[in-house]
Amino acid sequence: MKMKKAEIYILSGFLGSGKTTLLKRLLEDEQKSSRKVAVMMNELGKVSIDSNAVDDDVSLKELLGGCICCSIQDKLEAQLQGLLVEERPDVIYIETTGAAHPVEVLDAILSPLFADKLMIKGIITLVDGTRWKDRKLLSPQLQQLIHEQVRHADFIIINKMDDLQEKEQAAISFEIQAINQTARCLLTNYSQVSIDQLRKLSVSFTKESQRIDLHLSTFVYQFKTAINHSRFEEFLKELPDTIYRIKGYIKFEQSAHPFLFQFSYGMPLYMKEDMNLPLNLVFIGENIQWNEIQVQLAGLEKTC
Ligand SMILES: Nc1nc2c(ncn2[C@@H]2O[C@H](COP(=O)(O)OP(=O)(O)OP(=O)(O)O)[C@@H](O)[C@H]2O)c(=O)[nH]1
Repeated sequence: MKMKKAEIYILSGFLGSGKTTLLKRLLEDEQKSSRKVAVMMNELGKVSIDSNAVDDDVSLKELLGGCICCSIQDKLEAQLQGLLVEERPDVIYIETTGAAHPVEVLDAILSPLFADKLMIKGIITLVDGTRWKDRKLLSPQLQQLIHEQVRHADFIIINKMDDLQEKEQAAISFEIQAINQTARCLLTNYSQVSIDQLRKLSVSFTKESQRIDLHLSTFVYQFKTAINHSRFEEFLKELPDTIYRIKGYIKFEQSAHPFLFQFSYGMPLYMKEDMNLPLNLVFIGENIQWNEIQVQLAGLEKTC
């Protein structure tokens, strides 16, 4: 039986920006729906929320720990797979730590083993208004991080407006929209956003993706056959440099074994794999026309 795809929302934003506040709101909203909801926080994994556990703050807090992007990916992969198979949630909310970079988060949750069972709906970035106003006080690395969190978002919540004057609010909103012109941007207090507003986000997200996937997006291709290694290398060389990551299983005509393939910022890496796994290749990129990539990959499967 074909598994339905679980929706995934990634909650990003610097430390203290209001992610947990948002998560609680969303879980309250979800409680009114009949969807099966799961939450993942950091590398410590999963908690499946049944409707009457939503108010149980403790079960959420207990999971706070290290950072998804710095943690052991295998563990996260196993937990996410377990969650998908055992719990079969309709929707998964992933709260990242404030120190997580959006590309690394996508990378950590996307495994070629189950990427085709997930539907990544988007990255929701929370910005603490005052923190943004005073960001020059942060180290250059942290300034860069919050900039990247804004740049890669599909939906931006500028939070803690109650701490700011109207003039300051307008200035922040202007600055943020200059960095990311396509994300929906909302000024609010205490992360007041409804699940319906986020759902609207996903509709526009999907529409766009028919032409070109704005922001960060993911794509999965499944090879049916072994391919020619040198033609694959040629394909890699021609890729746009906004394809940040590729990983998956691949088989070459010349070799008896499949390979685990990793590609990070232009560097390919092949590792021999003993098992025959589905030949899924997972891509993460920014502003990519995936249909063009798909045509090129299909071309690699043709012998000529
Ligand atoms: N004044 C004010 N405080 C807020 C607002 N939204 C959230 N807070 C408070 O800010 C603090 C941090 O909020 P959280 O939701 O825990 O933020 P977080 O992003 O999950 O924080 P980390 O888990 O540390 O990354 C809490 O004490 C919230 O009650 C707001 O709009 N205005």
